[in-house]
Amino acid sequence: MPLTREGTSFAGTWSRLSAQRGSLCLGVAPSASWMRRWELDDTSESLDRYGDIILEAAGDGVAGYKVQVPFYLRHGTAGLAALRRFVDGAHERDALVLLDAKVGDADDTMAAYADLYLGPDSQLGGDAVTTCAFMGTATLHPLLRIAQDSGTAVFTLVRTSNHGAGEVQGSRTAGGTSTAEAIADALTGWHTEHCGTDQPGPAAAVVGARPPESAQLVGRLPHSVLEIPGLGRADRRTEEVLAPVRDATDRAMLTVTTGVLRHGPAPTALRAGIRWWHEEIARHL
Ligand SMILES: O=C(O)c1cc(=O)[nH]c(=O)n1[C@@H]1O[C@H](COP(=O)(O)O)[C@@H](O)[C@H]1O
Repeated sequence: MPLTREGTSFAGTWSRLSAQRGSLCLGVAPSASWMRRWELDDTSESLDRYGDIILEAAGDGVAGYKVQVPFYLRHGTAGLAALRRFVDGAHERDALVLLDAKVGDADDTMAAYADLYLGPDSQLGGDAVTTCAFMGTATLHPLLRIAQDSGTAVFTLVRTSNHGAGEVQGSRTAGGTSTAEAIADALTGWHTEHCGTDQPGPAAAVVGARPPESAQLVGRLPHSVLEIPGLGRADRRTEEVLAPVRDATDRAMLTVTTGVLRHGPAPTALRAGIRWWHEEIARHL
């Protein structure tokens, strides 16, 4: 039985699983450089081995994975098959999968992305997908509707953590609202219109801002599951990254990629890295 499906909600499943296993969401990134570091050939055949190592290390100790989709797609159809295999393996261990593909387009094309990424009937079977609202927040609606119907979620980039993100996301309208704030407000408006306001809905958000902006944006997203990147980065302290979600722990997905993968490829060392991050998060939340 897939974790997300009609009649369930991604937010509800995440809340349940993260209460049992912690809010850590493990990044999965089989890039050429990570494959080299893990002494794996950079081939589609090795993708299965890579995924198996991660699943073996995490066991049933992780509530979710955020998978960097392009690192699979670059291998073509064999990469797609390996990605589907990873998704199925995660579901067997009762973990959710956020497919980080950052899709963004309009109308039917967004629905076509859902056919590939979103929900138990899609090709890849993801529980959630990342998206970008550059073409306008209304272009998210087809994807959000499908997510609501299939019990999945759509993580829209509100404010990312990369250098230079402020160039577009921090630009302000004549009224003084930043692009990031406008996107956050649009997600909250969608929830109010389509879901009521008592439970978190499918319009989730990626918030990689720094204080004080991070807390301000989280405050504008009261009904969204929040993917928070930044843990383990040299320029950010754990306390700083987690402060904005201290009052929203049931909605927080705290993604760590490098901070865990650097312990690989030995599953025991990876497992110790995962345990360390669980403890570090618990210390600060
Ligand atoms: O979508 C993301 O997770 C993401 C959002 C963001 O604001 N910044 C950001 O770096 N990321 C992703 O996080 C990954 C790196 O994660 P760490 O190694 O944990 O820092 C990158 O591959 C990005 O795709």
